[in-house]
Amino acid sequence: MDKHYVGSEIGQLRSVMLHRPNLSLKRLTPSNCQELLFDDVLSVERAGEEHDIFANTLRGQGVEVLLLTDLLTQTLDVSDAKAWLLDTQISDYRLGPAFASDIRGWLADMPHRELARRLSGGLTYGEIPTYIQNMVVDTHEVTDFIMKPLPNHLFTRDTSCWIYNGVSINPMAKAARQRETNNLRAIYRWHPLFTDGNFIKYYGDDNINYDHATLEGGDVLVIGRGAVLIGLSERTTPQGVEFLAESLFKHQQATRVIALELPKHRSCMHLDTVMTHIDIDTFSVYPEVVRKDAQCWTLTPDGHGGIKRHQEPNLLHAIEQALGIDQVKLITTGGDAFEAEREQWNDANNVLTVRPGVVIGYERNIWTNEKYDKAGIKVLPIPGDELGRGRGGARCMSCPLERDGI
Ligand SMILES: NC(=[NH2+])NCCC[C@H](N)C(=O)O
Repeated sequence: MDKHYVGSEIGQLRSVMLHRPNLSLKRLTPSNCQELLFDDVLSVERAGEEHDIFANTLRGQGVEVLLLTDLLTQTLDVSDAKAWLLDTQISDYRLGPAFASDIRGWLADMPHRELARRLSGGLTYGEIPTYIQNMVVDTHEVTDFIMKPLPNHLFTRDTSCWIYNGVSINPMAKAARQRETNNLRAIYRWHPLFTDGNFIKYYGDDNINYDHATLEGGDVLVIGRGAVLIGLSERTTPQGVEFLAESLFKHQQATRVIALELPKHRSCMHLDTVMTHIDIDTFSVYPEVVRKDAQCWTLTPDGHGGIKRHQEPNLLHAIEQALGIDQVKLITTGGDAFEAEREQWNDANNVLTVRPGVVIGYERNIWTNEKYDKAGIKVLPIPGDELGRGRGGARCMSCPLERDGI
């Protein structure tokens, strides 16, 4: 990775961060998977193989693949980072000071790769050494979690997202994902790849309670030419968008933010589950959700550090204006109404563009893939029967760190 810059959604992709999940998926059971935002339990082996195919497909396109567990392991080699992560993830107020301090002491002696695995995979009461004794231990079952697993680290797109020359380290909406942000904060602060400080941290890196001002990267499309399209979804609030837009304008990284209102339900929890950018003038959309009459605003700097808001008659018009193109082309989810609904649910629209007109998507979405093909969009297919049960596709399983503009 040469520089920290994501200039668009579709320009040549150069470097991405992925997470190959393992321990966290072993902890997913029918009784906890809903709370952990998965619709089912997965075959862990097979999910890993599918993920390897995804990573190798990217490498085959000349994209550098960095794995979250590697980055976290290397971050733990920095003693300040390790101390901060242990304090943050194993807090006194969560476990009580005596027990928390014993657990931190035990974890601190682990090899860093093993500790990194735990920071995403979680820790149960049954896994700690018997010399650690406490009332907290006595009152828990061996299968209870001291640190809950973070299986949604798989969706690296959401926890942090790069926009032009900076990153937003996102305050997550759902309790099951909030601790992911700490792992990313540590990486961006201490990992040698990022210590040059040659990038902006727009939002989310302060020790405060962000309350309702949440934001997730699946809602953020860096459509290029100084514009950013953001979904107001189940996860990303107008409050979160206001903070991000203010910061983007202050750092002169964007000249406009288009905000689009989405229905608040799980099948379209993020904008990228219903809309992605796949070529300069072409978007993939699920038309039931991305309706031409959806409420939409353009935000621009008001010249005094604030934001000017303009209600748009129409999303497509707003995009055409922002990109300076005549007409946006839409490729809609394939098949009849039943097939389209099923394929949207399995992330047919959630494809990852590698360069203009070339995308990675699940092979199972045959109807939509056929439409991409007919429209001249090349699909690099990957299997996703297991990975897809977490409700995410290639776009949200990747966090671009370096990508060309358009
Ligand atoms: N950008 C996305 N589409 N992310 C999908 C995230 C899925 C994940 N299980 C969640 O509920 O958070």
